[in-house]
Amino acid sequence: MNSITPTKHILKSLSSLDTTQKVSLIPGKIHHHQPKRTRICTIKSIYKQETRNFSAGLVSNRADWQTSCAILASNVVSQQSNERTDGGGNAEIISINGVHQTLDLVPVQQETNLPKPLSITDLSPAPMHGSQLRVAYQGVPGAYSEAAAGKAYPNCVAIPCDQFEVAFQAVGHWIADRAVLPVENSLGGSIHRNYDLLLRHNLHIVGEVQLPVHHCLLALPGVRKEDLNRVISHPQALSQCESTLTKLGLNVAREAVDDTAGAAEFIATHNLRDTAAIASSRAAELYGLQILADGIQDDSSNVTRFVMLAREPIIPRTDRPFKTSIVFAHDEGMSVLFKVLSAFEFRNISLTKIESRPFKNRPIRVVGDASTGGTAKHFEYMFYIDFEASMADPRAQNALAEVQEFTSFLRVLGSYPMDMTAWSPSIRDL
Ligand SMILES: O=C(O)C(=O)C[C@]1(C(=O)O)C=C[C@@H](O)C=C1
Repeated sequence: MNSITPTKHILKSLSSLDTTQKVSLIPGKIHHHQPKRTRICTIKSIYKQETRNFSAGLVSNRADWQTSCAILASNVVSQQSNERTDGGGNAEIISINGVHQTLDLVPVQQETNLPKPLSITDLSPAPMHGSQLRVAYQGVPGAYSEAAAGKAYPNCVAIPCDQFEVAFQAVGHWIADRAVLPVENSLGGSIHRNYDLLLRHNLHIVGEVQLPVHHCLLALPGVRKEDLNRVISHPQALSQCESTLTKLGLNVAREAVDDTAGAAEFIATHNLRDTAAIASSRAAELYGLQILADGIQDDSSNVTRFVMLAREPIIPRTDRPFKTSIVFAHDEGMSVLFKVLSAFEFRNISLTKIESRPFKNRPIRVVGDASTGGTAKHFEYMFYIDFEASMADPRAQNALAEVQEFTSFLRVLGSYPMDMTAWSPSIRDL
């Protein structure tokens, strides 16, 4: 068995590796988290452990995570071989890209057909390894989610999905590299379905993007407002335009459909002259509809926040503003939520969002005693919190270490750069 020293030089493509191969980790070569004694393990197990540590917020510095990436990416093939010259007939030889090594790993020689080593910037939210990133979104072309995917990953290939769940699965099954999904809107509030799915799937939040949403009322060419007896759209879009529709005298039926652009498409394909859609101006163009009214959202500051999801987390940094999203279930005890919030307040960490969802497998907790005055039924929740700090920041690590004491379940959904792009509510963005 040869040893490998994970170094940044060996960061290479993550795709073509055999994770069942064994390697040995040498103590103390790179950082203090190296084992005390030389440890022999599979690449898969190192990676799993490191990713678990990272997700749980237990990795204290990014070198830990880099180490696992380095090991994974080095395309190390460890083989039983007799070719070893030091006499060890059954010794394992490590070969890198087919070249056998008997010493510690060394940087791969540059040859024209060898892939370029990954650098830290490649591990940022939009790694582009020569090919276009495939980004799943819910809806059809012309949906706001498609625009959000384009804002998050310019030049990506946007993949429409008919449901949020499908977008999650597309990434999980390697059909897409990322998913971009809405989590909250400044007028309509949280998109609960995606909070529940974040918990159910094992994807990581690797970024966020905020999209000003500028709604239009669309109908077939020649149709007038007076001809309408129905307005269809995504439920969020309907709720974002409710007062304006009333002001426009459109006291007609509202019908919810899967997405805004899908509503426009439906009107066009079924030639519906009594129905209007709330959707983007791009949807009007794509499906040949006219714009009956422009900017019909009830408030010009109508912004939807989307999260970018990936199979792997990104390396948290401290050189730019980061946000971290967690979910937890509290343990038995008094004032647990207060104690959790205090852990952040004590360290001057601002919370940007708190959301509660029913705890699916344990929705109710019965307290008290029927024989002494009866019992009360408390609802149990999963709490989602976003806070303004990176997991690379010791304040965040310490806060989570404290939070862990009061929680029966804690998961870091992601630590990612904040969307700091300027936007103007008055400018039409779509
Ligand atoms: O239907 C769309 O176009 C979407 O992208 C979905 C969605 C949402 O789920 O909130 C996204 C942004 C707008 O807030 C309205 C609808």
